[in-house]
Amino acid sequence: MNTFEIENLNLYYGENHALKNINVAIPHKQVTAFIGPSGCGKSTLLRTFNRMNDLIAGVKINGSVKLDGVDIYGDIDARKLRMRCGMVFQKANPFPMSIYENVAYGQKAQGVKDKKVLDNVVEEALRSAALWDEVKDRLHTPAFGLSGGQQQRLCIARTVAMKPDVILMDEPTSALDPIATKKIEDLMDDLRKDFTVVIVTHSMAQARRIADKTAFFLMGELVEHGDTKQIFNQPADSRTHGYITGDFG
Ligand SMILES: Nc1ncnc2c1ncn2[C@@H]1O[C@H](COP(=O)(O)OP(=O)(O)OP(=O)(O)O)[C@@H](O)[C@H]1O
Repeated sequence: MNTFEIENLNLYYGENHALKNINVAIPHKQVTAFIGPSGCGKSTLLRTFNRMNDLIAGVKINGSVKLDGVDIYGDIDARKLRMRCGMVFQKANPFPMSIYENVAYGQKAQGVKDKKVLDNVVEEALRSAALWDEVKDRLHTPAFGLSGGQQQRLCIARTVAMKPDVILMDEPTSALDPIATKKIEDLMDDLRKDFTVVIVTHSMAQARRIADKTAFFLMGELVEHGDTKQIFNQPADSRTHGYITGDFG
């Protein structure tokens, strides 16, 4: 079963043809990694999944992106789409409020007021992000008091609290040290039980460790995608082989 099905997708930033006829399916409740050298279009493709590119002037898109069979570039509410497809960015971006308020924010914005319900959502989300034990005694202190790695897990908790179907992650560990990175990678096994996860990463080792599927991009083209083991052990395309063996990139 696939969460996303992308067919003949082309994206242009003005004259720059940034995604070239992309065809790929993103399987349900698995982790899919996008790899490839800088500028190959990984983040651009990730942003098409929740229509974040709509916010950039001069973008033109054609082809189809279906989420659970529905064309997300058809007549749909982009705000609702973004609630179904939460996003975690390279740099942790907590709101300037308490840990608790960060996680409760989305539910409150949806009109949830019941304190017990909110308490439960906050605890559950912080547990899912493996942060509960570290913060349970300081929930009402500012989120900015957390370390960088904790802030990133808080952002994951904030996303999880919205109960999305999909979590999109754009280089979520590139600003973190190896220990904080490992904590986030360890989370993936739990996240994939409940969510479809798509992660852009510069680290091939990370893709190997955490992804069920890997897609390799080069200059706007999807060169190859498949099971992570196959991509790294028996790539079908010489360009994939060249990249993973360090010939370029
Ligand atoms: N907001 C934007 N406006 C105009 N062009 C953009 C924008 N974002 C990306 N591009 C261009 O689109 C192409 C793909 O960029 P993108 O950021 O998707 O690549 P990437 O593989 O994610 O790169 P990196 O690994 O460096 O983040 C590049 O040529 C880039 O310059």
